[in-house]
Amino acid sequence: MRRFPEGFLWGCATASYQIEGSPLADGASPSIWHRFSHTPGNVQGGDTGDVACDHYRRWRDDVALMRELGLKAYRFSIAWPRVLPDGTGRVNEAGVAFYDRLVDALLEAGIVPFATLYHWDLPGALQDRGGWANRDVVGWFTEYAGLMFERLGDRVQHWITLNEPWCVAHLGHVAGVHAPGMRDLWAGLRVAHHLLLAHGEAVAAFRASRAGRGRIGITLNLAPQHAATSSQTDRAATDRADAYHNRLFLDPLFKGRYPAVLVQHFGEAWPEVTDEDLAIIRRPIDFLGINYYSRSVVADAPGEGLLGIRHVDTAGARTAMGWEIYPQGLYELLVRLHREYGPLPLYITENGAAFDDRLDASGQVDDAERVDYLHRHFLAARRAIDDGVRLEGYFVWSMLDNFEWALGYSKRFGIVYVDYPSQRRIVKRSGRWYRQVIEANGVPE
Ligand SMILES: OC[C@@H]1[C@@H](O)[C@H](O)[C@@H](O)c2nc(CNc3ccccc3)cn21
Repeated sequence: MRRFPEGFLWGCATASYQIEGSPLADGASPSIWHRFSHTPGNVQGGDTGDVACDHYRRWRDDVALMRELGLKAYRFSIAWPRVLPDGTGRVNEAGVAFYDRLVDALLEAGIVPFATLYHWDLPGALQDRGGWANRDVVGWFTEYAGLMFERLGDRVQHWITLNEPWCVAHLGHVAGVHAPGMRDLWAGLRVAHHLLLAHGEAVAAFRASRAGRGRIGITLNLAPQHAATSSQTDRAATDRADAYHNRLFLDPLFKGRYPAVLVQHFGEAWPEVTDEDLAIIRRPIDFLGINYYSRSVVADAPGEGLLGIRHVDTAGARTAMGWEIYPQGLYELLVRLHREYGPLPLYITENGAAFDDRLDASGQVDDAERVDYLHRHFLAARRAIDDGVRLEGYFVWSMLDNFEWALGYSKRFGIVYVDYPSQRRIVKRSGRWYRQVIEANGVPE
């Protein structure tokens, strides 16, 4: 048995738009994902978050389910449009009350709440004013963050400012496959910069707030980039991929500068960045959240796409998302972060897998593949701890099957199956296995 350190926080992660449903209930306003999913052609099958897992109404039973699973912690996100329907100014007390009740129920169940302030559901009213591409968003986000620190900061001790700024900037503003569906590199690079500025100003607001005794961090989606061959061109291509996918956020946050290779590569499209901006961005944080799913293998492809690279397929087994199952990449990433950007406390704020889960004749889900995926990744994380990495918790994505963005409900990541028509929750084999892992605080070799 490979035991984890005493007090290791085993949990699950979710996000507001993906599980809550009731997007316009009790005074909430439309988010950019409500608009995006209701725009035909954007989401597979025309799916929307209108119902999702109906968590907005079933939250009490879901907390009971978390307790049944033995979770030590639960990472959720707050829907900005519920608490500030106009994005700024008027507070919607019914929206704040939902999170108030949720936090109280988690504490009552002995579960540590981790609150993510932004997991992609920007108020549509702010998108109408330019959204993340408008530098005024820094003030809007700081106001929202300050309100949440004030209202929940006496009970929530762990705060994540942003979930995956790379996805917000690239998928939402360059590739256009996520809300708000923009395809504009110039805007996307400014969105990345504004996200980091907003993060830095929220950190300062946190330190000055009643919540300031707690911990604040940011969650990045990070993936090792491996060169397809040892050729100089493939290595240079891999360096560009690593800079865009990983260092674009790591370097300003922890080194106070953007990767030179990107500034050079993007030329006049690169935003103006001042020393004052960089000082805001690099304000010290208490932990780094890492969302790890897989790695990329990269080859030089002159003139192709944004970076002149292409991703090379590998022979390894894949999840239902087509992502290679590569647990050693988690070990490699954790050790790199510790050595190059640390040593600071780390949490794996998301790791998990989608597989084609089906109910069997007995109405159960025997997701052996997910058990194996998680087992191998837990062992990789444990190896990193042996090498000195200050890993303090692990959140499996996800507790429930849920709305998988542009793929709608076609992908199931949960350790609990959701039968959407009935909204029944059915604990999968992986959920029962995870309960044992938490109880033992360890996994078999
Ligand atoms: O795709 C699974 C989850 C998703 O449901 C979460 O909301 C999000 O935080 C999340 N991030 C990743 C990894 N990053 C990523 C990269 C390319 C496309 C989509 C996500 C996976 N996931």
